[in-house]
Amino acid sequence: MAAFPKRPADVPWAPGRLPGIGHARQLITDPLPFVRSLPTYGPVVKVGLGPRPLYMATTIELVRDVGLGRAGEFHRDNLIEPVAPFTGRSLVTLSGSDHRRRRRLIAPAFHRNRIAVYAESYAEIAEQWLGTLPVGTPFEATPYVDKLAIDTLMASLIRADVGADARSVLSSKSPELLAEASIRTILPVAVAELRRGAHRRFLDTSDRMRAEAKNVVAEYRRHGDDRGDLLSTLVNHVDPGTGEFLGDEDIVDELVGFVMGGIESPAGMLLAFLHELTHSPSARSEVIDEIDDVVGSGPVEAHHATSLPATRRALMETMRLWTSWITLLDARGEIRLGDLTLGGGVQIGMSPQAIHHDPRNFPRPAAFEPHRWLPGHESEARDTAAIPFGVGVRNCPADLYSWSALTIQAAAILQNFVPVAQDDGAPRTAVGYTTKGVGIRPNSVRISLFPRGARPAR
Ligand code: HEM
Repeated sequence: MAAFPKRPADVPWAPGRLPGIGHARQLITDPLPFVRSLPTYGPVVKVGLGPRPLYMATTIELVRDVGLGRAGEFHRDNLIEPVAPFTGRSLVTLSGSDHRRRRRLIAPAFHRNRIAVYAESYAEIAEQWLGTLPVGTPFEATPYVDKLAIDTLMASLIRADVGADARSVLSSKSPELLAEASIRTILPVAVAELRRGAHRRFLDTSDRMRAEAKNVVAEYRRHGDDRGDLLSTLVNHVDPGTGEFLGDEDIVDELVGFVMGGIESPAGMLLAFLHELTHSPSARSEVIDEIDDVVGSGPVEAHHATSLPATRRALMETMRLWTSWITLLDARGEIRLGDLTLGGGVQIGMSPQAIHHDPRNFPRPAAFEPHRWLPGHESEARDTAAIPFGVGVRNCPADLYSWSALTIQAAAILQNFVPVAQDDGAPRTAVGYTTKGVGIRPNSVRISLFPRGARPAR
């Protein structure tokens, strides 16, 4: 490991930078090998984001210092231009006291008690979804899992009947907006906008999505009752301490932000889980045995979300391997990364992929080993280095929500079927990946489902 740099000039550049565009080629076309290699160059490494240096913190200690605000103050103003056309000023782009206030106001929507209510719908939706899956024949799981993720989010976000059009515009446009937003983040916006067709489509789609979100919020305001969903909480909550509440525009911003954050990540994670489990028969058997013991032949219910530890270990190991690839922040004033002081205005980056694939945190980092999360196996998994939901003030507000949904979905699938990989015996590491904004997912998950009781030999 290189010595800790003391001055900005001592911080090494990652190799492969090109004039003007920096590391845009690696970041846009194949970021995983690139970001995972960064810790080998030092605890802080410069990456070219266009012509500007991005200081990547590559150790978990520095990542925690940044996330928890110990390294200095950070903001997200530079993300406003790339993403504001669709998310407006939502949590993702707010900073400082505005961000803290907004987090406080949306927190009740993700309270444990509310999640228990949403969890009932996860189980129902998973049950209906199982009935749509092809059985006993090879199929590509991606479109089915995407549909499940959309239905699950929409059922907990907007329960009222707001019309199929509004639902479809809100839920179906997020992949293309996310893809364009990440290009606008990596390339200078002026350069990204030279791609005129893509730019125009981005603005039109953003406008359409926001217009639908506005109608839905107006409908909820008119009725004002609690529909037991996320949106009702946003509309009705008044902070008991300050009397503050969210205005209509704030709610539109957060609604669109939840659609952006709440479909792609859970879908990618469930797909990755199916991919990993179908390539690890021992982990698959362990999960199936646990589901048989705990759930038995009765329906999967909301309370199972917290009573399936082996299923959760397999999900945790999936999240370790398939976590997001980058997070970007901007420094406000001076910041300190270990012995290094950086002046105001620099950009700081962190890669959960790099942290989760660093052998100092997780031995044999490329292997899928759910047992590393067993109590007593601390040398195999540093708990503090597991950051699939981020770390600190900007961590995911929906972490419990997502654990609950994924555990219930996993239980519903494996209670009914044995999923088997149908990729001609390719090793699990051979699957490619696609980036979706800051998230990633397997390129293809081709499986067959065999009804339980008719287990194939493998
Ligand atoms: C497996 C599922 C999920 C994963 C792995 C995940 C991961 C993350 C991560 C890593 C961040 C922090 C990004 C950063 O540091 O900037 C984040 C933020 C966020 N996530 Fe999630 N997420 C998931 C599901 C969801 C869902 C279901 C929702 C909404 C219903 C959601 C809404 C958000 C929001 C609004 C933020 C921004 C928080 C802020 O900036 O204060 N996420 N998520």
